[in-house]
Amino acid sequence: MKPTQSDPTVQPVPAAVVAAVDAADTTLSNPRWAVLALGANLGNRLENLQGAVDALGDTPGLRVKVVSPVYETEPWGVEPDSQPSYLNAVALVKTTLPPSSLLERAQAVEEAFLRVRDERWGARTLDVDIITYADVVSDDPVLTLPHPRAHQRAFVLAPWHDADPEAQLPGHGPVAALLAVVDRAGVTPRTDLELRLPE
Ligand SMILES: Nc1ncnc2c1ncn2[C@@H]1O[C@H](COP(=O)(O)OP(=O)(O)OP(=O)(O)O)[C@@H](O)[C@H]1O
Ligand SMILES: Nc1nc2c(c(=O)[nH]1)N=C(CO)CN2
Repeated sequence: MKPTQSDPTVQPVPAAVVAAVDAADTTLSNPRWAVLALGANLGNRLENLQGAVDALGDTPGLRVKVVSPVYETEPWGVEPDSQPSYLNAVALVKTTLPPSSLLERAQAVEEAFLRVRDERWGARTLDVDIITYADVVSDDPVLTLPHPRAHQRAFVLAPWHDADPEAQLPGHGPVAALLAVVDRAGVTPRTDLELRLPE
């Protein structure tokens, strides 16, 4: 039988749908590197960071490849002595998740650690920020890439540089150069502490 115009099998697939499916296929067959910053200043901070690494490692489509050394850091962006100090670290991951799904997963991991969102830069059991996703640049407020304040934060740059001395922050250049000019006061390696890669 000759197909008619109303036969759904002959409806052209809209170009936007083709583009979205192609993009998803590319992501699936082509894992991307992403850099995640981990922070905790409430509860058992090291356990929270390790729990985040393990939970991220349990995510389908995500492998944690490198975990950085751990740093003890003075709270940034708030009144001195208004919060406990943080433990910070960075995880380098390879993922087939698109950026939006990676953010969803990062937020689900934060929620699992009973993170409460009240004031800006408030103390927290766990923070998981996406610092970079491949070389994607986006000013979407829901997911800004690279993270808009990463270049100013020694608590991100120092562990990231340890984990990957050649790292580049898209739009800002080598992490080593950023680290050379940023204020590193109050950012101290905790060589007595260590994060493990997920088994
Ligand atoms: N690169 C990013 N990583 C994580 N969240 C982001 C990013 N870009 C935008 N956001 C958005 O920022 C919102 C607030 O995130 P969050 O509460 O973790 O901020 P914060 O950690 O307190 O502060 P900061 O963003 O300065 O690190 C999130 O709901 C998320 O949608
Ligand atoms: N030292 C330190 N300061 C912060 C941190 C953090 O992880 N470490 N996170 C913040 C919001 O993301 C705000 N301030």
